[in-house]
Amino acid sequence: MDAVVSPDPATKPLRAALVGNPNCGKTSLFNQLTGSRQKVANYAGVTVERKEGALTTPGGRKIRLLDLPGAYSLSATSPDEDVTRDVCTGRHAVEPRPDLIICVVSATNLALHLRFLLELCQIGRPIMVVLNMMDEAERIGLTIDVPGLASALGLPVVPAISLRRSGVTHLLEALDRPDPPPPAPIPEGADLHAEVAALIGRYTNALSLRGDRLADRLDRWFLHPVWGPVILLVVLFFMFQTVFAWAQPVMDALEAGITALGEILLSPLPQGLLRSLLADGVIAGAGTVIVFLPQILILFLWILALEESGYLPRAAFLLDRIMALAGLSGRSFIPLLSSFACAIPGIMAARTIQNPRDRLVTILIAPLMTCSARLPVYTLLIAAFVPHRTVGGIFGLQGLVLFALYFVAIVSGIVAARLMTRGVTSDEHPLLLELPPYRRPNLRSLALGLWQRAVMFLSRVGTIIVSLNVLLWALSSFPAPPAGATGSAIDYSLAGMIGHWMLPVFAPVGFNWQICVSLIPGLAAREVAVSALATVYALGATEDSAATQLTPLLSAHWSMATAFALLAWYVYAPQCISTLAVMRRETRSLKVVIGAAAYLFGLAYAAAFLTYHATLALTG
Ligand SMILES: Nc1nc2c(ncn2[C@@H]2O[C@H](COP(=O)(O)OP(=O)(O)OP(=O)(O)O)[C@@H](O)[C@H]2O)c(=O)[nH]1
Ligand SMILES: [Mg+2]
Repeated sequence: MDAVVSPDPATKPLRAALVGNPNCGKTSLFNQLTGSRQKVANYAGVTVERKEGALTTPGGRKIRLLDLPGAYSLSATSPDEDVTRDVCTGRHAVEPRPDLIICVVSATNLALHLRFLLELCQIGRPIMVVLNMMDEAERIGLTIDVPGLASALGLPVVPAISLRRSGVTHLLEALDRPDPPPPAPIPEGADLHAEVAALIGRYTNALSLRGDRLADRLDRWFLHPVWGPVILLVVLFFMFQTVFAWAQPVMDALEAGITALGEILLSPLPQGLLRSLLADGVIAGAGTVIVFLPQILILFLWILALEESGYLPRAAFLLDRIMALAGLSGRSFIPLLSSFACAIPGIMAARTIQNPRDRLVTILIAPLMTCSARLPVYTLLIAAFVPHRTVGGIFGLQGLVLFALYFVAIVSGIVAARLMTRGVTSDEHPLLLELPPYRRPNLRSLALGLWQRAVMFLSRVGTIIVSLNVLLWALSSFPAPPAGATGSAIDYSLAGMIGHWMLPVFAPVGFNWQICVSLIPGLAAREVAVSALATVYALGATEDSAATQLTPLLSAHWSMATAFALLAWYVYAPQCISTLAVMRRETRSLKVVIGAAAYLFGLAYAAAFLTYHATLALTG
């Protein structure tokens, strides 16, 4: 439906859509204009679905703004770019055609981005051009004759720096002016490349500029066939060392604080159910998981900094050969890398992959990439069973084991992908991978990103983790033991019974019944396994043990073989219902989900079995 009659501005908001090439700053602009906090990062393909927001201009105009996935052209075929094309051309199932297209163009990459703009001109909608990244243009000495370019294009062109609030004032002013008419279509068969080259030659000094010398120098090292992989390995290695080394003092302080708080809260309470619920359910549940916040934040600090720096796509480029070994292309790298934070955004990011087979295999191996929810399980067991010792004088043994766990998971992912693709390399062209400019991570956005992560983690603790733990507490406390019973109360409870029922299945891999119990709530969120163990052990203990002291308890009760078997289990097990749900949504196939769960459980069981028996044989 075409808006022939101009809508009443007081009631009907203008529908505007942000469209442009990947990584030109659409989402940054969207966040700046609407006050949202959508994910921004320095590589192509961050946004994979449309997001909506609202704003009111200084002149009082109401706008409904749409952030769309970046696209290279309107004829692209990957699922994320389909959304952009369908919305722009009015073929989207639910989203009506926008009243105004705000085409975002990076000033530093005009050759590519203007071409897409010319293509957009063909669809006959009103267009406003935002010339973004003007700060970077200035830094490299690029000057643009903005009025000249605007008149040549026949479109309004507004310079912007979407990192700053002050950088979008011109755009807000422009949005208060009457909408531009749709551009005149470019004649059929016109050479868009030549047109763009002419525009650049005429209205900018780009041709006389030398490229970014610093980027060239950095690339010479980072993309070097030998030094490149060495640097990547060192970066990852250092990352895992810091997870233990930097976090420990803060974790100790947190643990002491939680124990003290627990004592203050519990001391006025008499022995009994309420006290047990608070101590063994709530405090044990929340406390044991909150302690891991510093480690999770350190890991995210690294991920966020790497994302902003522009290094990640280079790593993808380096690993292209390894990806080829697995039968995949470098395109799968970013989705897999996102899975280290959480498999859910990782699986969604696979929408950027055009080839359906590659996309499916990437989705299937994404859960093998170690998500941050496994970190509490890993570090708890490592702290309890791996001595705090240095190796070769500099490397912490604990960090080394953590690195090894991540490494084993990656290798397993590659092997699994190779089996699934039967080693046949995909036809997805690796060179399509775009190398973004290097950028110093902005401290404010790093801090904001960490803050968001902390809030997300704590709200998970406050909601799902505590409620599951309270549920587990109830299952572990009832039914009460019969009069005259001798063992600890939990042995007679429902949870105790379930644990004992499961035991025959898991005894061969070295798990005790307490672990079996903790595996169940761990299905909802992996971290819960840790708090669940705390609850089970706290209730099983005869004295009033502090729940945050799980580490010494485990090293006293478990053999090293059991601990290592559980670590191996967690490397593989599809212990997360939400991941399976997203897999189902993205692949629209229950068969794929069942297949994925089966192969991951099979792997987990086999790995735990082998690890258990190998460790037993080695440790006697
Ligand atoms: N220097 C500078 N950097 C910017 C500006 N706008 C965005 N960025 C950075 O550019 C990168 C990409 O920004 P995004 O907003 O994620 O880009 P996008 O267009 O949404 O990318 P896709 O969702 O992948 O299509 C991030 O590193 C931003 O911090 C700007 O005006 N100046
Ligand atoms: Mg985006």
